[in-house]
Amino acid sequence: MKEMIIATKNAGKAKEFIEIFSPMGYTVKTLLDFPDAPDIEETGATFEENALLKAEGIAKYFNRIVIADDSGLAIDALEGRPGVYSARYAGESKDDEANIAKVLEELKEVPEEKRTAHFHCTLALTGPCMEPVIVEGMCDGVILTEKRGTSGFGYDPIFYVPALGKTMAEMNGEEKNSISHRGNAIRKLREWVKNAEGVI
Ligand SMILES: O=P(O)(O)OP(=O)(O)OP(=O)(O)OC[C@H]1O[C@@H](n2cnc3c(O)ncnc32)[C@H](O)[C@@H]1O
Ligand SMILES: [Mg+2]
Repeated sequence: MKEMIIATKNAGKAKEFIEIFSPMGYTVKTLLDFPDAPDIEETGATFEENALLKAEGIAKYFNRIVIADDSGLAIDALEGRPGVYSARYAGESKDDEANIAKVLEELKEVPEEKRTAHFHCTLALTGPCMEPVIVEGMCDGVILTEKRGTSGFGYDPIFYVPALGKTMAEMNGEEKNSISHRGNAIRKLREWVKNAEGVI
């Protein structure tokens, strides 16, 4: 059996990794399956630094190859915020509703044409005796003035993707993965994973 460990405690991300890697024959495990795994502090200033911190810390713990995901929402009118602080934008409790409320409040006076944003995802794959592999994915969208849809996680209900005419929370898993920052990044890593079959 091929098993892949994703160094995340986020159930929303976990679902998306499973949707993409299961059809390739991988059993996907996350840190939700390993409650004793260490908490890695995300002290980096960039998505890449944080993805590497998580991947290296967890790879060391398991002594095997793992993948970590650091991602976030960058809003143009807020000079790229919440960015690397997306998970904890409204406080340490990592509350999706509170994060959305804070963003909507900050954008209250911003007209539709200036509400452009993108989601960013950096993935780091590393393990014992190897140089890390880093890939990135992006997805462009517009921040709505209120929530729409109930799927997904995080900022999905206010992130409208013009290409599909839906918010990310109105998409099913397949639709979101086909255009999302995470889907785009995983597709880049997928080629690497295919070539490394047997190593992972
Ligand atoms: O660090 P791990 O354990 O992976 O889980 P996390 O939720 O803390 O993940 P990050 O540190 O990478 O923070 C990413 C935040 O950005 C937001 N985000 C990332 N990808 C998203 C997506 O696909 N849809 C909606 N929001 C997303 C959401 O608020 C996440 O909590
Ligand atoms: Mg985190």
